Amino acid sequence: MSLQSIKYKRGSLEILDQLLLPVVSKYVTVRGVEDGWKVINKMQVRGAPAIAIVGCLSLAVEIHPEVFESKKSLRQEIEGKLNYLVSARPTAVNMKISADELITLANDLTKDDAISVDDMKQKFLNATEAMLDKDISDNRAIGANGAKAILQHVAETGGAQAAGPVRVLTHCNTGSLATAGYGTALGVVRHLSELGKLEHVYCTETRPYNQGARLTAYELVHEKLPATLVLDSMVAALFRVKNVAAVVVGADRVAANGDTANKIGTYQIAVVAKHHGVPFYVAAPLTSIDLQIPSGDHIIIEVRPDREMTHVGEHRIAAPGINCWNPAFDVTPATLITGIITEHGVFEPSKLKDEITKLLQL
Ligand SMILES: CSC[C@@H](O)[C@@H](O)C(=O)COP(=O)(O)O
Repeated sequence: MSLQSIKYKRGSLEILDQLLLPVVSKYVTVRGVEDGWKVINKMQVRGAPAIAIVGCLSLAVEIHPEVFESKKSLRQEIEGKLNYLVSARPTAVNMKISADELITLANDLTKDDAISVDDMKQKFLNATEAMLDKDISDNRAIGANGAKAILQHVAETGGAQAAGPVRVLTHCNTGSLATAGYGTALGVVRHLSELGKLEHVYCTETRPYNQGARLTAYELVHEKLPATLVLDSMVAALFRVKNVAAVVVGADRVAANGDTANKIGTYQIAVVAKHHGVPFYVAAPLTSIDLQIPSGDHIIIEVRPDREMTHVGEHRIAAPGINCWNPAFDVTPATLITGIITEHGVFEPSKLKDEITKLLQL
């Protein structure tokens, strides 16, 4: 059984409070959009897909008991509240893409005279709830596509692990806690293990919020996968001595040219991977791909409070008075990325836009 970050049934939503993990496992009730915005902003729930799902479901639980006089008033509530939820965290695009899709649905239903206000509400709730199952099935497809690509790459390049099993490195947390279940980059790791092809996974601590040490390590121990925690500053040394076959990370936003925003530290891992000839994969569902922006230069990088750097829990570790710079994400240039693993296949960054455009037209 994997960890469940989101518990939902119609009218009720709870999230596992990720600020308390791994010491305390406690669910927090999300009663509506205001709670949804706060748990996302405070990072009680985090990870690009989970942010979008919790945001949209927080609107679903708010709307569920309400009675609307007209389709117009329901549409206005949907649009206003979804746009508000987008503002909770700026870098991950999943919430924005989901909001745009649901607003388009609400507009279409408003125009359709055959649909009553109650039908419109039901259809909106159904569409929102469908995100949970879709995210898990997308992640399983990402896991299978990514495992295949990594094994093919090592077979073709004939390294020491040519026939597998392989050693891989991942950064941040992209598992069940960051999604509706199974995970993206961690889904690839899980699938390698299901195939009997995972020799070892290394996870980085992921300073300053420590998603790797607190959350990924928690998931890996829970799943009994062969895993070792390393500090962010150990990656170059790790590549030198541990014969890592591939890096696989998640994404918060992939631009049309393949430049990828992900957790701070991802970029330097990609640079070091290039130096050591280690292939670097980004695992992301289509809901993390933003074809509206041509390159990573257009991605807004969230800057978080200094306290996340100066303190560990309640304990201050930095000298009082020192200035801090705490960007939560960085952008890895497409040129450092071997492949972008999606639920529809693995794409070279330079072909991403054309391939996704083709898929969306089908
Ligand atoms: C499947 S999660 C992908 C990304 O969202 C993940 O790698 C990441 O950067 C999470 O950042 P966070 O600040 O914890 O929300």
